[in-house]
Amino acid sequence: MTAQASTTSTPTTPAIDLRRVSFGYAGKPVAEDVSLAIHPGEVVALLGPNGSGKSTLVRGLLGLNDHLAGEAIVLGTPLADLHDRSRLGYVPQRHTLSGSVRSTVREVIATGQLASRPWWRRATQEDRETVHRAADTVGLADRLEADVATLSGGQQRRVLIARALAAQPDVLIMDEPTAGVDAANQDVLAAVMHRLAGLGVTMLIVTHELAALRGIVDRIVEMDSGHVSFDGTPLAYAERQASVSRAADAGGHGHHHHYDEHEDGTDERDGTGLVGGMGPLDGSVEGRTG
Ligand SMILES: Nc1ncnc2c1ncn2[C@@H]1O[C@H](COP(=O)(O)OP(=O)(O)OP(=O)(O)O)[C@@H](O)[C@H]1O
Repeated sequence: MTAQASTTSTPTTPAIDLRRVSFGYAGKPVAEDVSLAIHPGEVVALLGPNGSGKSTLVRGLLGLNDHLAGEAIVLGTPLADLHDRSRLGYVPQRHTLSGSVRSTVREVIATGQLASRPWWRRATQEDRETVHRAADTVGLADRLEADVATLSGGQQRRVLIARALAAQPDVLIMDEPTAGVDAANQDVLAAVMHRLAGLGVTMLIVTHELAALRGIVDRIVEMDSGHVSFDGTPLAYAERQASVSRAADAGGHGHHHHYDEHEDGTDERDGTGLVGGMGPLDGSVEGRTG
């Protein structure tokens, strides 16, 4: 296991528990009145239009902006009292590794352990094994000595995921992990996330590309204008999107459906890519480079 369930949380204790929370900047709320509980092992996709407050919400959980209202309990501890930030793994938005500093994949992944290790303690054999396991989980175990500047954008994203995993976080927060990555590399990243989900890693994934995460996500939370506008299963979300599109269709063209409807009432134009598919991308990411 690269990441593990918290030893201090029981299954009934949410990993993240927000009650009417507002986060924002300079005293001004951006994500407002958010109530949300994420349980250990859950994989939650956070959706919403640009500027709806998704990044503000996840950055708030990391203590990177102002907590303005409500109660935020993270890993059983009020946010303000959570001193061991390494328990939350973070893969930032649209971030690749700069080529200005030469570092190997191994070195970059190992920096993920710095926050959780006292400065005077050198890396142990166990730390090195954790780095290796993190690299293996993202399919880069054979590239540990490569200069990160020589890797593709998709591979660099995987290095950043491995860096977060190297701290053995209880929760992994990813901000648009598949954005700006070509389709083949999206598949590889989705396979990595599928593998992490199989390991029981709790994940909160900000994304605009839900179809890429089909079969991985347990739950969808949608934000609109700083507020939570949907919270439910992928199926319920797809059904809602389908009924929205049916209503639009009926409004625009009378009562005729212009596309096939399945017996269960779902249709193929739900726009989410979630209906009618099994989880993709089982198995190994080895041999699929990007
Ligand atoms: N550092 C900041 N200081 C002040 N305001 C900010 C800051 N970052 C974001 N905002 C404001 O918060 C609003 C919501 O931004 P946020 O990044 O949370 O949205 P988002 O849903 O993540 O959007 P996107 O999909 O584009 O990443 C923005 O309209 C912006 O005005």
